[in-house]
Amino acid sequence: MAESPAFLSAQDEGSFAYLTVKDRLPQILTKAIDTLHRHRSEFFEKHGQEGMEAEKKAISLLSKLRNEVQTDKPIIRLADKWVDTDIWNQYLEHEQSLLDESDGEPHWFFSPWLFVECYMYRRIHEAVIQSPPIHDFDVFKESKDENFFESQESIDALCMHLEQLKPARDLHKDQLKDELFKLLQISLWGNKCDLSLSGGKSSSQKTDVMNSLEGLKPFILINDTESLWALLSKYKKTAKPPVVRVDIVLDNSGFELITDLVLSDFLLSSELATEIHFHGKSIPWFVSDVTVRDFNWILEHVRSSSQKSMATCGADWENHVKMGRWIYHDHIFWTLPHPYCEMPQVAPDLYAELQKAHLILFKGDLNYRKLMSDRKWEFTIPFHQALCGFHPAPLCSIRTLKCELQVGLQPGEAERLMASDPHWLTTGKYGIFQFDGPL
Ligand SMILES: O=P(O)(O)OC[C@H]1O[C@](O)(CO)[C@@H](O)[C@@H]1O
Ligand SMILES: [Mn+2]
Repeated sequence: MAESPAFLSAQDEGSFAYLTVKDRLPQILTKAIDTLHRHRSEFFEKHGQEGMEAEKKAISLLSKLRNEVQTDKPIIRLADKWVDTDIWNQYLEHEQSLLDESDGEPHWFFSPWLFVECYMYRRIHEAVIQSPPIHDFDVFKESKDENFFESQESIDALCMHLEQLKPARDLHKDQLKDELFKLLQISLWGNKCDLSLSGGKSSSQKTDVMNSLEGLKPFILINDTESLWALLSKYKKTAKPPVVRVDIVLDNSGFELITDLVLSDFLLSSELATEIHFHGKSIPWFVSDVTVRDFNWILEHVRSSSQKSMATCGADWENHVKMGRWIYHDHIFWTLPHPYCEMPQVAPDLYAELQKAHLILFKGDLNYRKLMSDRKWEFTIPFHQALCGFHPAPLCSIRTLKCELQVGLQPGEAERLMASDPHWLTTGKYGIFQFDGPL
């Protein structure tokens, strides 16, 4: 078999990986430091002098980290004692063992981009947990919540639309399919709203996404939604098996999470699925990713909204959770640096859990990078091949393009896109639904 291509890396000067490590990561750290600083008085009110000392400590650890990134220092071992510390340090040793040149140490601008970028978020977590009593402070919480508040109008419009469709089980087949496709597209474009690409700056949804869908269609480069429909409608028609389980590997909180919840509610209400399993992150991650705290916070805020449709949706959603139709999971694997093809070895329990799904939706760019092992695949290589054997169940990536990685295109397509828009891979303007079906 042909050898797999190299990993994306900041070694490639001028690449998106390079610009991320050079500019975006330090920016994100600066913003985190600033956030801690602005919460100084809150820490004092809660914890007195100890809170102030903790804030100073966390800031100094993050400043040190920023300096390590900016001066391309070696990647050092984690010093904390968290559930995944040993796995991280083993991974680091493995990276070291692959090097035979320079000082034999992984470096920020030299090692695989996926590894160093994940490592930075893990080091942010280390800085915070090593600073009690503020050890459970989420430096990104504020910006995630802002994204939700700034998107209120769009969220309300989406909830209103969803409420009008219910109960969706009685919809005519064509309308059901049409509405499913609309909500899938909304969930796709919701992925534009991540806060890592914008360096933590506001990236909310202010325009009316529902009325923009037609105009956005030309920007969907790969559209396998017919395959999703074929899969789910077959189960609905035969009413077999009695449980149809869809898993969603979540990406960002705020507006994107709302689009995923609206889709999930529709899947239940239309009886295309009977159970939705959500997978979130155990620690603050890539600025805007969903943690259990964000998930519960959003549900609570939608339920207590003064807008009628939102409040009704919120009550339904909390009921789905209470009745066990919506199940939230987290697993440390999602915040490790491993590509997903290594999941069976590294997290066999999670792989076994995913095997119970009839369909898995992977939201967002980082999930795509991990599905594809963050390697420099040719644009035309088949999706199935680049998954390198990862196939717990039929799966679909739903992501807007924000890194120099895309597979499964037609010959000549990448070149045409490049000619019309040199930044087509990294701005989130284009999207895909890329499906790997039953084996
Ligand atoms: O929230 P998403 O869609 O995973 O995107 C995260 C961002 O982080 C990166 O993975 C790296 O910074 C980008 O490729 C992308 O812009
Ligand atoms: Mn994200």
